[in-house]
Amino acid sequence: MNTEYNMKQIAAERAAGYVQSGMKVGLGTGSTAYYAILKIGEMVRAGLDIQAVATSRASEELAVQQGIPFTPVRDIDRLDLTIDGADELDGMLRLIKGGGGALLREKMTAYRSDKLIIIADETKEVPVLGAFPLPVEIIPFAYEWTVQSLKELGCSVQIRRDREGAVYETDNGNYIADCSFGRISEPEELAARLTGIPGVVEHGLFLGMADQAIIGCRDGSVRIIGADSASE
Ligand SMILES: O=C(CO)[C@H](O)[C@H](O)COP(=O)(O)O
Repeated sequence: MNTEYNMKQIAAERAAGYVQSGMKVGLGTGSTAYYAILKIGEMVRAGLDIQAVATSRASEELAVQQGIPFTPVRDIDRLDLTIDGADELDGMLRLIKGGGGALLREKMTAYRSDKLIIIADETKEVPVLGAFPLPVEIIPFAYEWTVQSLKELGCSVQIRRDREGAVYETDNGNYIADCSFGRISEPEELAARLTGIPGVVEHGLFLGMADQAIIGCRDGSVRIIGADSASE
């Protein structure tokens, strides 16, 4: 049995337990959010009554397949809860997201949510952010200039490519610049500098957004960081 698979599923299913009838729910993207969508789908089929929006086309397709009632974003003002994964998180619930390329829709969804629960396996927890290259969504026009501006912040940059080697395009028609900083000791300062670069649409630093993280551990337990902190 694949241990990592279990860690993700354990965290995701625990988070799905926070979803209640009447809620408006944001569905995250990635291999951990996948398990949350499956579980929520099972709950819907058993009578749970929710409205959902998704953070990517892939998650929307999965949610529809699972029978989760889908609502156009224009018809929803605020969400009660979003459940999403992360590529890295530190003890202050600061995150790197965007490994799946959905960071813009994920951040917009998180921003309009009363509560953001992050689900992850314990390998994602780090003392200092930055070992995972920071995804930055940039517009295609003159992207070489934007890449140069990013390099001037002290990182190396790779424009993300798909499996066929073509430049990867996000659901929004933009590119992803994966920025390797090694260590991000001042994420707030870096976030401000990234936001200041014309051509940057959004970056994958999620600071002050997550309310809680549910971490699936190798031994089958979950650890909760943030509100309702408890280990079991
Ligand atoms: O930010 C994301 C997608 O843009 C994902 O939440 C992040 O990449 C984690 O994915 P996974 O659960 O597959 O490890």
